[in-house]
Amino acid sequence: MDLKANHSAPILTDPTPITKPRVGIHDSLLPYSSSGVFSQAPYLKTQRKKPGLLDDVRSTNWLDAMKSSSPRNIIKNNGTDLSNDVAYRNWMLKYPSALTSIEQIVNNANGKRIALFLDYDGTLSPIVDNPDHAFMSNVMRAAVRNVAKYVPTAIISGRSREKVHKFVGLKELYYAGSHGMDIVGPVQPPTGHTTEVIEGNLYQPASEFLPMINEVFVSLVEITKNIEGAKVEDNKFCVSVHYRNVDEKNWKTVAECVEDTLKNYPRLRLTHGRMVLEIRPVLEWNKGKAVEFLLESLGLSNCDDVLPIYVGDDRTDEDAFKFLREGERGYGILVTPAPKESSAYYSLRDTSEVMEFINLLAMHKKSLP
Ligand SMILES: O=P(O)(O)OC[C@H]1O[C@H](O[C@H]2O[C@H](CO)[C@@H](O)[C@H](O)[C@H]2O)[C@H](O)[C@@H](O)[C@@H]1O
Repeated sequence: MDLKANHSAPILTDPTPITKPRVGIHDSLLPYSSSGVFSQAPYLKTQRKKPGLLDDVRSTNWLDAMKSSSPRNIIKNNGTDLSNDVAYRNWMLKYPSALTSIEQIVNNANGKRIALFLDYDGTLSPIVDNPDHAFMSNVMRAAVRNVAKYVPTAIISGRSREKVHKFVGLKELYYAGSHGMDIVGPVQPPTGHTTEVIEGNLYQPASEFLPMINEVFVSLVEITKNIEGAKVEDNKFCVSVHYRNVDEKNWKTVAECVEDTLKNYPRLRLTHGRMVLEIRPVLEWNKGKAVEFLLESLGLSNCDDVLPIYVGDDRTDEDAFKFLREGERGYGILVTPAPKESSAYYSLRDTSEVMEFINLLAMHKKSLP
C-alpha cells in the first residue's frame, strides 16, 4: 500500500520543501547575558488566568479526562489489544510509521542537517508505575549516544532538567526540563560535531515562579498525604501529581485537592499528562518554544539547511509537533500504541520502535560521506 498517497497531511517529498519559519526567532533571545544566563525574551508574557479556567480538571467531564489520560484505558477493550485492529491500521494511513517511512524522511533531509529532539517518559523509557523507576535501558542509551555522534540531539522533558539528565546520563546531549522551562544551551553554537556539550548558558523563563511552585509542592504533598498511591513530584518549574497508583474511586479526591490548592494561585495552571496532573506557570512557553529556542541557540534555525525531528508521546509534545508542522519546518513523530489525533506527521508504536528509528537514522547519517 502506498502510504504516501493516503497521508492526509502535506507530505514533504521535495528534497528542499521546508521553508523558512514564517515568524523568525527573535534575535533578542541572543546573545546571552554576561552573567551566563540567557536574557529574558521580551515576548514572554505571563497571562493571568482565573482558577475557573483551569485546562481540564474543572470542565464537566474532568473525570473522563483523567480516565482517558493513559493508553492503559484505551488500548484494551474486553482484553483485546486494539492496537492491531482495523482502527489502528486506518489511523496509520494518516500517521504512517516512521520506520517504514525512513527513506522518505532521510530523502527530505538530503543535504540538510538533522536536529533530533526526544521526549523522555514514554519515548525513551517505557511508562512504569513508579516515576522514580522510569529507567532507560542500556541499549536505548547506546542508541541515543550513537545518534548524537551524527546529529545534534536534545532531550525535552516535563521532568526537572537535573532528574532527566541523571536518567539519560549522556554528556553529548542538550537538555530542557520542566516542559522546556529550564534549558541549558550551548556556550556557543557548535561549529562541527561536538562530543560533549559544554554547559554554560541557562535559560529559565519561569524563574520568578520558583518560590510559588515550591510552596505549591509543599502544600500538595501535605494535602494528598492520606490518599493512598498519590505521589507529588517536584519538577522544579512544574509540579506533577500522579494518580496512576490511586484507586479510581479516589481520583476525584486527588483532583479536588489540586483544585483547592490552586484556587490561591491564579498565576498557575493545570494540564493533563499520562495519569498525572501537571501544575505549571501561566506562561507563553512550552516544548514548541523550547525547540525553537534550541534550534536558534544551536545555530540551526535555517529551515533550508536543517530538518528538525521531534519524537514524543504525550499531550505536551503536541506543542513541539505544532511548531514543526506550522512552518513546515520538520517532522513530529508520535509514539502511541493506540489511535490519537495529533499534529505529528508520523508514528511509532512504543519505545522499542523509537530505538529502531534512532538506529536507522544513525545508520543513514553514518553512511553519508
Ligand atoms: O515530558 P516527559 O519526559 O514525557 O515527562 C512527562 C511526565 O513523565 C513522568 O510521568 C509519566 O511517566 C511515569 C513513569 O513511567 C509514569 O509513572 C506516570 O504515570 C507518567 O505520567 C514524570 O514522572 C512526570 O513528572 C512528567 O511530567
